[in-house]
Amino acid sequence: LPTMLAFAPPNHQQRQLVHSPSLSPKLAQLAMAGGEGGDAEWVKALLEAGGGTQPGKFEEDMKMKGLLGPNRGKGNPKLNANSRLISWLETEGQVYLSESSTWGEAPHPMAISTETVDEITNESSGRGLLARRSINDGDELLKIPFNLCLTRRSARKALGKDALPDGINEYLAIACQLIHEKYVLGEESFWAPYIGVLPEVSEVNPTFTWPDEDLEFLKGSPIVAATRSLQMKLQREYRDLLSGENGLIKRFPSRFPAEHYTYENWVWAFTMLFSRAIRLRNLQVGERLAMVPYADLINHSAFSQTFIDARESGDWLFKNGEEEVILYADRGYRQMEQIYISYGQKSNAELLLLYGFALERNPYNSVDVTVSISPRTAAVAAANEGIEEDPLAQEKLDFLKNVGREQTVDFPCYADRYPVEMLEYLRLMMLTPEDTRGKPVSDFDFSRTISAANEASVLQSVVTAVKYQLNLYPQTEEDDAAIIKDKGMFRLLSYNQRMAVRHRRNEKRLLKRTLAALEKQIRSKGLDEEDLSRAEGSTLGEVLKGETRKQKTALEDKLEKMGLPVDLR
Ligand SMILES: C[S@@+](CC[C@H](N)C(=O)[O-])C[C@H]1O[C@@H](n2cnc3c(N)ncnc32)[C@H](O)[C@@H]1O
Repeated sequence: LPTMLAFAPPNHQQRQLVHSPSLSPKLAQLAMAGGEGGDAEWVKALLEAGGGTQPGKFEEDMKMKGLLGPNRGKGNPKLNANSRLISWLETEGQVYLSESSTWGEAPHPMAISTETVDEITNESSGRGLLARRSINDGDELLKIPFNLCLTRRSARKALGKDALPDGINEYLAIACQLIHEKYVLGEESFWAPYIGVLPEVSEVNPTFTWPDEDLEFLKGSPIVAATRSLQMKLQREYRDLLSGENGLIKRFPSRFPAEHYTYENWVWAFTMLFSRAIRLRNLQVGERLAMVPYADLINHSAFSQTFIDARESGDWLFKNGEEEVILYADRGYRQMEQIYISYGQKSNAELLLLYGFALERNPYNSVDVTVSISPRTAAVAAANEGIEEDPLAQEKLDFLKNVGREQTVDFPCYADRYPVEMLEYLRLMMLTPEDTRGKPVSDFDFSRTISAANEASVLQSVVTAVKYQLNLYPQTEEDDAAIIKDKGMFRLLSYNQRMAVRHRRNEKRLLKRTLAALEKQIRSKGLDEEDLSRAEGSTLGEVLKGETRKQKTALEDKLEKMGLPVDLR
């Protein structure tokens, strides 16, 4: 049976359907609208034959608008690579990508631009897909057969099931195949036309590939710790799977030649995986990671309603089977407009770490703030002079354990909100016998204010945490703003350094905004009055003797959820 994987606007109704084998009426309508709309367009195009789009007309227009890159198309290697990819998709996958309509096929609605730029920063965003003609909401944008995708299955086929055993982590398997296709087989590879459009590390620049002197520009930002642990993780994975005593290079030297399976090539493969692999959620075979040619040329917009990165739940919807990947338009597009998808609700730190760019306007931006309240148990008090025991400490710890929470936590802090979990955690940790009056801790509803004093200490500890984070950066937000404002000087910095300065400035802006909102809240609730000063102080950032502390940051937690093979540290 033919199978279609669709990624469609993740509205509430459709999201729920991910766990349902049948399509919602809304989605069925959407799927049909794609086909019907397409046919209608096709009929229209046939009727207009001659008067409609002439072959080559769109490319001409793109050239006029400078969208074909520096050489305006002629002899441009990037343009040649695009044409080769298109021919390959057409011959090997029977993908219909022609701009003219034919029997049974609507004209393909998109075209590859070799050079797109960010509208606010003017930084390059590499290749992208543009609307070749006007596109209607729900139109089918592309359809790629599964056999053109790189998956764990294709990797095991290419490199042997003895080398890549059943159940091997998908990232590791596909990384091995990417190196195999690009460096070992090269032009002989079936995937050569696809590999030909994949960028180099220097065109993507995720922070885990940055040299130390560039990372120095991010000093103070939580992204540094996440970058370092990702780097360590990649090194460890490389050693364990490939270069170590029992590694594949030693065990299968002809299939895994040492000169190609280098760490440098491993980093390239992971740069590709992190920045363009798609997680397909398929009820029948479980989650599956795939490199999908052509679909991975679409750039990210936080405002797009269509998801390609299905690492977040609820983005992929299925009919029956697994033959092709289909993308539907989330809205109408004008001719020449760039088509975007959302890679998920990602903060700038996540984007910079994995994709090598950050957004000036990102509604999902957040900064991880560590809120660590020391549980002052009898043992901790005994080991630390001047620290009084909290009579509720043990009960609080037991409660945290019961609800599956860590003792000290990193929370993402957003521009206009902070997580409910953070307030709940702090209300618990700031609880005093005056609040409990002998009642067990488990009797309280921490989603609500416990007492004015408790709430005051909760908000005050968030203020302390945010200030602590702000103080970690060596430069102020004003310093950064001045660097960016001096356009001539700013241009002299490298891409990584420009990204770093913008990133740290945006983090500081967000933290300062949070601080102002918190202080306003404290004042408006009258929580700054003196008689509330009995509220407990916090020991943020301080590790007391006898205390065990979780080392992972919120960002690292998120990375783990991506399905990377082992613990980060
Ligand atoms: C899935 S690929 C998209 C196609 C890519 N532009 C290319 O040339 O192959 C993801 C990469 O595109 C770039 N990119 C995507 N969206 C972007 C955006 N909004 N701003 C800047 N770069 C972006 C980043 O380099 C990212 O790692």
